[in-house]
Amino acid sequence: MELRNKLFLGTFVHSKALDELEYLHNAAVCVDTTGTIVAVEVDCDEPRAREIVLPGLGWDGAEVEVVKAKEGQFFFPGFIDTHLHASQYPNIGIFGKSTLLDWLNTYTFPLEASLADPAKARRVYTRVIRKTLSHGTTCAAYYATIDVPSTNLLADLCLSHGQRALVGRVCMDQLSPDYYRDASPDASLADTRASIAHILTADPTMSLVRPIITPRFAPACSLPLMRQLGALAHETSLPIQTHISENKSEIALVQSLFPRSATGAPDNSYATVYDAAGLLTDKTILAHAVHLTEAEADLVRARGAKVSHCPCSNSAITSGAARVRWLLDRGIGCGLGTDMSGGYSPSVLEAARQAALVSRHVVLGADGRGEGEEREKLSVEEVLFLATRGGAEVVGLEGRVGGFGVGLEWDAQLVGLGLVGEDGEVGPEEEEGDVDVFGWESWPERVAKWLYNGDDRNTKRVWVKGRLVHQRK
Ligand SMILES: Nc1nc2[nH]cnc2c(=O)[nH]1
Ligand SMILES: [Zn+2]
Repeated sequence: MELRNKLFLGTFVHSKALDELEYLHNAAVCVDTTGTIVAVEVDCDEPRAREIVLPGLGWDGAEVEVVKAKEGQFFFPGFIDTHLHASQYPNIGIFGKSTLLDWLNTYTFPLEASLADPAKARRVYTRVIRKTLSHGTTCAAYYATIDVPSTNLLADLCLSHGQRALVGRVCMDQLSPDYYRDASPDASLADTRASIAHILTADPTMSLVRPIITPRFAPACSLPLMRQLGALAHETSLPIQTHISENKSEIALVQSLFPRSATGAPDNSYATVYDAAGLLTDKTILAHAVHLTEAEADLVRARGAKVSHCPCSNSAITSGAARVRWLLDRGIGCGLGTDMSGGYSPSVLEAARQAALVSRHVVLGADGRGEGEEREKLSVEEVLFLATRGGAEVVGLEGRVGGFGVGLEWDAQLVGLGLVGEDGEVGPEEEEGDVDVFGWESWPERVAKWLYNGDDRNTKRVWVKGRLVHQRK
């Protein structure tokens, strides 16, 4: 599809730092045909852009597509979902009172196994891509299933729908049901290589979609498998995604399955098991990290691995309240994950909202120290940083996406909030939704209202790499 040069006009909001959003009003952002931002000008309306900015770029104004934010609308970077299971999408909201290990056996493995049916996989994966795009997710780190053809299909569908993605074939060779397990470490590795090869053929420059090595979690992977996957990551420089320290029974299981005598590691903590297998790299995404010890955090930090914080999931399946400030204080990069279907929502905005709320319940010590403490609380600015720039760092795309700046790619959403008229009604031109703006709110207040009450009705349009990939009807 032929892309045109584009001129975006209006208000742009993005993260400048962890605790700071920058508001660019009356601004112009120019995006070239490769989807790259080539100019950002403030105090620049359309006439000025046409008179000065476009000629400066050597662009013919008649050829440029102009997209203007209406009053009250703003452009925001696309969300980055650093952890979700595309294959579990049909189960969102279905978790009962389960916790991780029984949830996997009861709800998750049967559904994942059933996606070896290609028609079912196509139906589910198409829907999850469409749904997440409609919520402003421009980039997703997906787990598929152990099945190679359907994992490859997920990557193909991300490409055709235009969603940026990391796509992983799930590796698991032990402790799961017979009907859903890799036959051996070698078989798991061969299937992983096959899926990587497919994805690299589909998108040779990894411009949109890239493979990610995906050992499910230590309990479901033998040490030989983890070692082979660590070696594969070393050989290919590909990223890795897995789960860590989500739930206390899971941690106890890891300690019993991988004693020091087996791994040769200095101890049997979860992080050391991964490290002993070569799976802790600066391209590793660790989901959850709810119960990491101080020593594990040091190790994660030393290896440069990052954390995907999944608050909806941690509340839903009762895993605990991750100490995000504690992780950030230790220099560990964090982003947000919906973790569908441990998490019940496809929305990163919901994950951001829940990150803010859960941070108010963080407990640091056995004495209850920390709960309700101001320092542990994440602000609106901070959770939106995690949803964008923080996420970009977690998936290894910092410097490419996550904000608005020259050289970054245009992964963005146009957000519209309901403007309440003098008569107390929201006009027909305005989108219905739960965010009502009366006009006296400051911009930070509008953004706070969006965070706490916004949903996909506020996500008007979504672009990835300059391409329009979702438009609200
Ligand atoms: N939340 C979550 N945790 C896991 N640990 C291992 N597999 C999974 C999974 O599918 N979801
Ligand atoms: Zn998960």
